[in-house]
Amino acid sequence: MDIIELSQKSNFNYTEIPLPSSKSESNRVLIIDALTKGQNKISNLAEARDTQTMIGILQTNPPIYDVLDAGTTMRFLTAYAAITNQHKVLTGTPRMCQRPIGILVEALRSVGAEIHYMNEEGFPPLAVHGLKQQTAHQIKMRGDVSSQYISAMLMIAPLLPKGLEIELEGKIGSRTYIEMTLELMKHFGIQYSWEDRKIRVPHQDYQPATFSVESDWSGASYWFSLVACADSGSLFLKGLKENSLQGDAKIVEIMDHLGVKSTFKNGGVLLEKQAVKGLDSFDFTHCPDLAQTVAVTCAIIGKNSKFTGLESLRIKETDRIYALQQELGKFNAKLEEVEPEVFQVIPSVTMPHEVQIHTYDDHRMAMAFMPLLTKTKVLVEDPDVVNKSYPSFWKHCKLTGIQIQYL
Ligand SMILES: O=C(O)C1=C[C@@H](OP(=O)(O)O)[C@@H](O)[C@H](O)C1
Ligand SMILES: C=C(OP(=O)(O)O)C(=O)O
Repeated sequence: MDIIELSQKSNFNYTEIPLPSSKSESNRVLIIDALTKGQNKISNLAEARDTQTMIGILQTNPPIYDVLDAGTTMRFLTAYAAITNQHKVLTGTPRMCQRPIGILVEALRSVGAEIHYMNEEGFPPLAVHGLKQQTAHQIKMRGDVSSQYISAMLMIAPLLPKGLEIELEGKIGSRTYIEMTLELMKHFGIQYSWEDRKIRVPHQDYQPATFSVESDWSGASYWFSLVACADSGSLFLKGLKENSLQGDAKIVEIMDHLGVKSTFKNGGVLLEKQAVKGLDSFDFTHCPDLAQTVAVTCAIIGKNSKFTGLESLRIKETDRIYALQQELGKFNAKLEEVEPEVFQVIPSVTMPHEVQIHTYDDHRMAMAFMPLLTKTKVLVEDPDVVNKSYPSFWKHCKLTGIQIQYL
């Protein structure tokens, strides 16, 4: 297994970080583009493996769609294969085959798709046999497991002859991602309504449009964390907009409490240090991908904070709650469940001379723990894990003067 050593560094001179493009935006516009038969002008697609996998599958249309470990790619392509009436097998890594997909399969079946589980009920691999006739136009979907099922249904909804009305049941998680889907659909000419718990999308055609994918706010979060944890420094993150389609832009507000001042200018955002105001609790219901970044930041800078809205973390690339607990423990910090689904980050009091981070096949574990190098020497196992969303992450670390050595 590859391991890299990140040398300790706590002062950073002004550096510009190019940032990768958003994989969430990219994977949505790729599906919309495929549904409109490629008449759009799309630029700045993500270098992320999740997006490159989507591009490869859409271009070559193989009989087996192997999505590797990409959640959006799996969920969006399942709906795509159904609406385009194709016979396809959808599969992925062993972990992907442990990530539930039953809510989406049920929704697709209820509108008329034929889908079979090839192994365990409720999980990939799937055999999709298309959707010949629409059998329902009003469906109910749980909102508390993954918003990706809802996004997948929404993107194919305009192509259904009777349109679609989805009634969301239970707690709605990752709502900002559903909003991103609808905003992008609107950009490509789709009209919809969302009142209370009902989203209605009439039958209609997508309209060709031009779209440039914004930089990735989830990837930006690690640089906010680096500034928060450093003794001094400033970074300029390129290609970010104040009014983003991405819910993870919430990192601006979160990091304002944790000692990072953000100034939007010249097509990006300047990060500088400011006094830590602190905040007693953070809710990650609508920005789950920020939880690891913020937990590690609080543990390093000594902020004892409550975290809620972490439920969906258990079914992502790994069980992220378990993974965080193990790795925070290596530098004497904790993520303790103090009541059901309420967690407390208890910061580190003594820092070892070196910490080796296991990354659990999860890109965000590698990236979230990078800022620990402001306090000690950090070894990162399987550094290429970052390729899922941010292949140039370590190259960008080097831009800031961080020294990286392969062991
Ligand atoms: O729709 C999307 O692009 C995503 C939705 C979120 O997943 P859940 O809806 O499963 O929380 C998020 O964690 C994931 O990284 C990307
Ligand atoms: C959870 C993630 O992605 P996905 O669910 O698309 O695999 C992520 O990128 O953190």
